[in-house]
Amino acid sequence: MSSSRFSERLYQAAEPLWLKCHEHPFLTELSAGTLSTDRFIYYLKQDYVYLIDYAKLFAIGSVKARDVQTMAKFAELLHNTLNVEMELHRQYTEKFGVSREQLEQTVPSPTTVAYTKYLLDTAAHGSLAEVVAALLPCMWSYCEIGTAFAKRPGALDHPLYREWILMYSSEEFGELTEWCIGLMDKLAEGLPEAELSRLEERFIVASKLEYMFWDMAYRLEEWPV
Ligand SMILES: Cc1ncc(CO)c(N)n1
Repeated sequence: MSSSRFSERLYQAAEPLWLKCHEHPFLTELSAGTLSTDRFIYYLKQDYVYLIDYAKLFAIGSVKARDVQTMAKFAELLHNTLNVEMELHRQYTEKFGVSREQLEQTVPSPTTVAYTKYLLDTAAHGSLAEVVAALLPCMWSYCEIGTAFAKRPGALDHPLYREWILMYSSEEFGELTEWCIGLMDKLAEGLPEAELSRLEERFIVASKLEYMFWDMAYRLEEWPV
């Protein structure tokens, strides 16, 4: 029995990438309350279409689960994404006159396409462990960012960004993330090194795509042609 958890190995492997996210101007400006609203709205629209595909990973997790308890937890994650997290996006964008239909019709940017299709490819061809490894950086890194920002003096005073920080620092989001981390550890138990490094690769690529997502929003990325 190995004494260290597989999730710790993943965390250590991804830490330099996650630090780069924390230092990205999109996030430093969001926590300081200085992020321009056009960048934030662009992000919310892209994130909304991202979440539509991301939510499907939870549905597929439910299908691939080997026991009812895991199946139910994935159903809860699916529900939470569609009705809690995406509701935040709907309420935010409504304030700026973007309708629900417009939100759903957002044309995914190149980076959004890369990220969502990477996740869906994992869902279509990977094991349950690979699905969890690919979706974990999303939840875990947002949980870390939300929790860190909630502690920053003044960050929750901003009228626009307060709700976003509250969502990702919430106890509910933290508990769901902890559950996914625990599931990753359970699924990795006893796997050969070749399998573990495949999982690590999924986790690292998803972490790189997380960084690219922040950067895409800051640059207001468009299709070049
Ligand atoms: C791109 C991205 N990653 C992670 C999350 C957290 O669910 C999100 N909303 N968007």
